[in-house]
Amino acid sequence: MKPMKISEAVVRRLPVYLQVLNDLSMRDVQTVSSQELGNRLDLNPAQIRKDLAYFGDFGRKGIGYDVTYLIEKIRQILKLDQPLNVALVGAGNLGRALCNYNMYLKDNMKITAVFDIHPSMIGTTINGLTVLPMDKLKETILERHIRIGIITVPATEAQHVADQFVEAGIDGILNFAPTILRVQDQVRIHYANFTSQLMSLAYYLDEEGEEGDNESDLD
Ligand SMILES: NC(=O)c1ccc[n+]([C@@H]2O[C@H](COP(=O)([O-])OP(=O)(O)OC[C@H]3O[C@@H](n4cnc5c(N)ncnc54)[C@H](O)[C@@H]3O)[C@@H](O)[C@H]2O)c1
Repeated sequence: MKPMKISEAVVRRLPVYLQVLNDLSMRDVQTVSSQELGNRLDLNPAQIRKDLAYFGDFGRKGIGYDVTYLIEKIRQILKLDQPLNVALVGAGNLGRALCNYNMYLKDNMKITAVFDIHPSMIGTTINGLTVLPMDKLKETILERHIRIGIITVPATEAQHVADQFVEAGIDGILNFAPTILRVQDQVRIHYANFTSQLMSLAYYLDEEGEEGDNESDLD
């Protein structure tokens, strides 16, 4: 069956819906209304209903959505119903922190290989993962069926690492280095930028230090 095309904004909200739904499921909640989801997420219930309509017309008026069914559907759409192996390049401060966080990743996602160029890093172990040299990148990515690469090297090295990922057959890159990467269209890049998030947050601080409006970036 041809996968349905879902807008980027919806894809960005799906992991957030999943988090809330998982939380409800752990508390044995069986159904949830768009209003309740909206309250929890600070999102418009109409927006939520529109997003969830992608999965079929199964929300029942006055009852709501079946939590288990929605979890299953969202996991399928995000392809989290199958193992998602991730490689990380750059075993420095940030790279090590992410590898140490690994055990908390859920839904089949896992950093399964970590690489570095520096001789002092290669062969060391981070949270059970041995840091491999860069000349093992391609074969390891193939052997371990790795689809996503994380970049945590200095900005000046990031493009080179991205090129190596692409050459090794990676489909998606999560880049933490503060630089824009150029890759062929088939490879998707997402950026994680702590500094620019803080900078844009700073804009919303008012002069007197009064509380500002809470705005979700999920709209
Ligand atoms: N996005 C964020 O929120 C965020 C937060 C902190 C840091 N950063 C960025 O993440 C990156 C890493 O920061 P850090 O503090 O961990 O740096 P770090 O210097 O501690 O670690 C960088 C690692 O990359 C390795 N490396 C360098 N060139 C390489 C190459 N060509 N191939 C393989 N490995 C290579 C180094 O040997 C080192 O181990 C930087 O670009 C930094 O600006 C981003």
